[in-house]
Amino acid sequence: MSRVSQPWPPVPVEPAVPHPKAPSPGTELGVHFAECFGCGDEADAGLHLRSTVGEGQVVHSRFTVTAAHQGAPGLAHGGLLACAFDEALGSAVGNLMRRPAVTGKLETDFRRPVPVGSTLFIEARLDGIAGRKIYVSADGHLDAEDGPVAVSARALFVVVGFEHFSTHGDPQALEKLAEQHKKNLQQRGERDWEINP
Ligand SMILES: CCCCC/C=C\C/C=C\C/C=C\C/C=C\CCCC(=O)SCCNC(=O)CCNC(=O)[C@H](O)C(C)(C)COP(=O)(O)OP(=O)(O)OC[C@H]1O[C@@H](n2cnc3c(N)ncnc32)[C@H](O)[C@@H]1OP(=O)(O)O
Repeated sequence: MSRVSQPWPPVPVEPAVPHPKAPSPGTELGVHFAECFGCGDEADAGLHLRSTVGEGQVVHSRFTVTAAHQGAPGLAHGGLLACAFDEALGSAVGNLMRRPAVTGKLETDFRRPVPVGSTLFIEARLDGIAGRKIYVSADGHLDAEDGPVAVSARALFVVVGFEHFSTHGDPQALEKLAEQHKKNLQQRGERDWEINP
């Protein structure tokens, strides 16, 4: 298998312009759903990712690896690292585009081991949009925003209606997500999305 990357995005795209009401650079994004494994504060064994809006089309996330995240002794499990990137990339899509979307495809490159106790500084960016398809990518820097890149990821998110979550998931949990979403917007002094459940 070659390390040479395929062209990205893989199809012609339009620029993914952040929504006019997207949170401004410097905004701490908080938890999007309390039970989310990636960011939720009610997910005890979760990753507890924290994210901040950056300049341009970027979201910065931080994830500290604990002993609960091991695969090999003393090292982060690759699947959990992929989860951290799914969350960071999803946060960029959801918060900057303000459209509900799910991961269609997620590709990860593991370049350096990520030890327990280290913090990954993940910079996720919007790369382009083609209809319902939103292309995003991210680099995870070890222990500092300008640290060596340990993991990179690229993903396709597909925009869905909110009924995706009530049809396929748990309608009560969707209500909880909607409440959390409203609370986050109120705390940041922002108005609600155009798309309602
Ligand atoms: C997730 C919470 C969002 C809630 C929003 C509310 C507030 C949020 C605010 C902020 C959010 C903050 C953080 C979010 C953090 C984390 C997010 C985690 C996200 C996940 O963890 S989410 C779970 C894993 N995810 C799934 O559970 C998806 C299962 N799946 C499906 O539900 C369907 O599969 C679906 C819907 C993807 C598509 O189905 P569909 O029928 O609607 O549409 P269709 O198949 O036509 O695809 C349309 C076009 O995408 C192309 N396409 C699709 N898949 C492709 C692939 N794999 N490779 C290449 N191209 C692909 C097609 O080729 C076509 O392209 P074209 O239009 O050019 O023909």
